[in-house]
Amino acid sequence: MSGRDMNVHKRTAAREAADMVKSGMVVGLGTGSTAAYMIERLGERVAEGLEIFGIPTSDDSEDKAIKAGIPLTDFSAHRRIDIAIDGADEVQRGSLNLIKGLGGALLREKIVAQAAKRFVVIVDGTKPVDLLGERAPVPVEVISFGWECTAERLAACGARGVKPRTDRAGSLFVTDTGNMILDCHFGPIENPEDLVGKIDRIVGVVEHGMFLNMASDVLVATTEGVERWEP
Ligand SMILES: O=C[C@H](O)[C@H](O)[C@H](O)COP(=O)(O)O
Repeated sequence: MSGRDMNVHKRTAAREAADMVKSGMVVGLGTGSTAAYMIERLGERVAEGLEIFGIPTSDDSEDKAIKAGIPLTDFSAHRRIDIAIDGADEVQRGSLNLIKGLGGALLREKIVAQAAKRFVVIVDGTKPVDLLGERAPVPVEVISFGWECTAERLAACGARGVKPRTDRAGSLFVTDTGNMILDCHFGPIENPEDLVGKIDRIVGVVEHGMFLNMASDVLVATTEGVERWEP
């Protein structure tokens, strides 16, 4: 599939999800190229009279939402989110478990998804997989102190490679919350619940990019149209 087609599909899924939003809702605004199309569409709808508040999952999405004219709020004013809409790096067919965080926003994304009554995931047809880890590494956000030890513990969970993420300049990538990301290459993951249990026990891990049993709807856009998957 060409990059252009992929972007058309991302945009189609994103706009369909944005059209699920109703006036009065608090909306979790995801991060990444697919979520950017959703923010753009919500901005258009706000200009047409839709009354919502958004809670962004990254500094980047906050900038995009402000530019799009979406009024923002935060958890000090709203503990619950009516609907969160976000992209994903992999979606497991059947379970709708996800890998997220290749853009580095997984921590805030997971907090927002957890607070949401409905968590809608928007992807193009390149994202579904039979097993998580088939293509994407599992991004793990860790505190920088002692990260080398944390990386060894992650490798002991079965990762074939654990690589500190770097930015374009080759410096260590720093998340919006000031942490590092270790990209853990597990290959196909047969038992994600078991792996999550092991990763969660490692001191130094802040959060990981496996989102298990969190999605309420997944919109998959392909040349055939948009399929809606539910768990
Ligand atoms: O940290 C980034 C997020 O989890 C993104 O939602 C994810 O990487 C998908 O991004 P994109 O829509 O650009 O493929």
